Amino acid sequence: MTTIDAVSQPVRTVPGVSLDVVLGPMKSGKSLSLISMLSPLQFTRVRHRVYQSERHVRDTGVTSRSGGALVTTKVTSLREALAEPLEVVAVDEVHMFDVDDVAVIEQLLARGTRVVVAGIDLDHRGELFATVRALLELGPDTVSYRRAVCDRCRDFSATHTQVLRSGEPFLEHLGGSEALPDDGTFSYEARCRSCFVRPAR
Ligand SMILES: Nc1ncnc2c1ncn2[C@@H]1O[C@H](COP(=O)(O)OP(=O)(O)O)[C@@H](O)[C@H]1O
Ligand SMILES: Cc1cn([C@H]2C[C@H](O)[C@@H](COP(=O)(O)O)O2)c(=O)[nH]c1=O
Repeated sequence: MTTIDAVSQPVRTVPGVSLDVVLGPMKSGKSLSLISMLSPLQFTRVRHRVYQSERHVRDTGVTSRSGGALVTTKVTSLREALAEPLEVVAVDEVHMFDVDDVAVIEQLLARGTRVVVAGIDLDHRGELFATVRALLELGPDTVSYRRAVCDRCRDFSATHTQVLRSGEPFLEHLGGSEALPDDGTFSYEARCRSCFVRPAR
């Protein structure tokens, strides 16, 4: 059995192919999950690497607001992961990668690499990121949907991330996996379905 409880179980190193996906809005504990799953590997001989997109400028590694960190390799494309014989590959902020990078994940799975992926599923307009759609089309072994506390009504049911510019919902249409910087240009609130402001249809 190669599946894992994506919240609390470390990645197992038993033989087998599997893809585990952790999705949810900002502040929902995706980084916390990755850290709890991947951190034990540094004490093993398992060849592993955690990748983040160069588009992610907030920090240099996976860091959780609750504490904890993972060393990451920043890349423009996941193709680099094919260059070495890794047994476990983790991808953080997958929504910042391109749809083509999902084909790399497929190749890794085909060679027997264990892959764990985390990222936001729904963008600032409440739409599924194309990269996440392609990832789900691979048929992951597990998908863990995490929830945050809604920063408006305080219900523990936030599914969305409201992006605010000068305090107002930012709803402009952006291209593909264009990343929004977390450098103070925008502020981010976890919101439940009722409190999330969508673009007019
Ligand atoms: N609105 C919120 N909802 C839930 N947790 C929050 C919220 N704001 C801050 N936190 C803190 O953030 C932690 C999760 O942060 P993090 O692992 O960085 O999440 P993510 O990677 O999904 O953005 C929680 O354990 C909690 O301590
Ligand atoms: C909603 C949304 C967010 N982003 C960016 C902003 C942050 O840098 C990351 C998410 O960080 P997390 O706390 O680790 O979840 O994603 C984005 O690029 N596009 C969006 O729509």
